[in-house]
Amino acid sequence: MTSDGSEQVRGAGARDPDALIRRAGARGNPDHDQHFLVDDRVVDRIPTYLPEDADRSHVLEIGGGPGVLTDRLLGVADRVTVVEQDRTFAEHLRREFADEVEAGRLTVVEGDALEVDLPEFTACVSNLPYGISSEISFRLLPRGKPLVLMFQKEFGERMAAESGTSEYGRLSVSTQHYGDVEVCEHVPREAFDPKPAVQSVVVRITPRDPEYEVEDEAFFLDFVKALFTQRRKTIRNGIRNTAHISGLSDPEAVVEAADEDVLRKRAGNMAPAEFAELAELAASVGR
Ligand SMILES: C[S@@+](CC[C@H](N)C(=O)[O-])C[C@H]1O[C@@H](n2cnc3c(N)ncnc32)[C@H](O)[C@@H]1O
Repeated sequence: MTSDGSEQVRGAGARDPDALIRRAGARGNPDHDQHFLVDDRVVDRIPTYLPEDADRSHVLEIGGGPGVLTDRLLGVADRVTVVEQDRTFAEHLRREFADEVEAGRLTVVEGDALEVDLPEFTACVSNLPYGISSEISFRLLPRGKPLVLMFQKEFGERMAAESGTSEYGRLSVSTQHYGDVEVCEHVPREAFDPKPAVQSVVVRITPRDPEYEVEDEAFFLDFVKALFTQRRKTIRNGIRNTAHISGLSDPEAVVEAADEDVLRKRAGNMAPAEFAELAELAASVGR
């Protein structure tokens, strides 16, 4: 194994991306979120971004396509489940990896990843269909498992952003509620075929408990969502203007009870722990 682990992932028999696309017998259709990885070096690196101590006994992949990442995941995991919506590619995956399917090491689930029952996976590694980035992420995050996911660049950077930056927003707070978020790699458009219109990033989310406690997680997330709809307003006005989103019945009571320093801030400068403290107060005096 090399120092970055990539040789170990690649192994001697790693399948060639172009050959996989040829054998699948279909090209990617951008209208169906089908941009396939064709740069071996990127594909080889993706599984190495899993945290070192991640349990690799059952890795989930969303959107297998021709199977280039599936192939690498079978090299590092005991078992892989791949969810693929497109029948042509689901059938290709079963054919291409018939031995692994037969051995019970690969399960191909044909269906919409937002609809099918997801298995009890131990980690998820995927080059996601970008059209479902947000919805699938918030299906995966509450499972509390390590995630290594490819996103559109802006989306991944917003997930990882810290308070006080222009990318910081609701997506940052709600993702970081579940884990530590890091951008591992920027991936150019040329790494895919067909080339997407946008650049991409690989993001790692390592699950952990937040550094704060919230009694009602759903209220906390709604409260954050509400305040970011008014990100240019002060928190004071944000609380007053968004009771229909946060569900507060008495926003004025929250404004009266909260610290003046907090009320003067704007959502973009509130750290997740500050949101949590304010949400706890709001839940106790304003609901
Ligand atoms: C960006 S491609 C990635 C393919 C392959 N993993 C790769 O890296 O080359 C996304 C794949 O997700 C599939 N897909 C799109 N929407 C889906 C959905 N809602 N559920 C499951 N798979 C989906 C597409 O058919 C496509 O194969």
